[in-house]
Amino acid sequence: MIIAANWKMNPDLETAGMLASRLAGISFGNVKRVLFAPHPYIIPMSIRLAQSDITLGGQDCHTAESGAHTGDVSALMLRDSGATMVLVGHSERRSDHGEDDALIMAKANAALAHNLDVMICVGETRNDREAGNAESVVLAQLQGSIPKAMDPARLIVAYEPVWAIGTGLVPSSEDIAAMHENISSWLSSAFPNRGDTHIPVLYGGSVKPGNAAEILSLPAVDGALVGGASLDADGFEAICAAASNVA
Ligand SMILES: O=C[C@H](O)COP(=O)(O)O
Repeated sequence: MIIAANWKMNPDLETAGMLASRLAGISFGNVKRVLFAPHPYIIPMSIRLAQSDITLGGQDCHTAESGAHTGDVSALMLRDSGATMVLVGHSERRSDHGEDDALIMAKANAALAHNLDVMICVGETRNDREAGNAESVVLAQLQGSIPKAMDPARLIVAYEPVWAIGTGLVPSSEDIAAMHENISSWLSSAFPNRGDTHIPVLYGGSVKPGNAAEILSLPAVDGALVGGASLDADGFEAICAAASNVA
């Protein structure tokens, strides 16, 4: 089980420090926790989390190692700042910044070149689902954004239906399980030589303490990518506890 907190563009630094200290002060043994912090917080959070078992990640990276890219952050910078993972292809990057699958694959390759693990997000829009295209859209995103030659041990996939993010809406358990099984099946075909390496597939989209146990107990769900609820220490701990009970 992996439970990842994506703070997005939140919170203020003082609150971030308090949240990180809470996270660092408790362990869930069989649950791997990840924190995707805003870029300016990577160094202070790496200090706060230094004695903990929490993996620190960036929320995005550029394709280049360095250069004239004002406002961007490279995978090398993230690595040098204490991150060991990066999130790429989040739907908010796809929609806010027009990122497409080819760019996301290039970012994943840049991350791998600097020894960062990569969590790649995929997910359909409401229109895609209503048109019956959810599966084909997600499989096309996997095909387009996951580097063919990547080490599967460095890959995590997060399935996040766009219409479930921050809305309080969640797909039915049957729909989540079906999509996760489709993704797992695609990954098995894409990485036929992965041996015993399991590629985790997380669910994201309005995961809360009240629905975490049900979602996390579904077949082929290996954890959760949590946005809003990760900004509340009690709520995030409750989700981690639910994961611990399932694991
Ligand atoms: O990265 C996290 C997801 O976008 C889910 O966000 P949410 O839990 O606020 O719906």
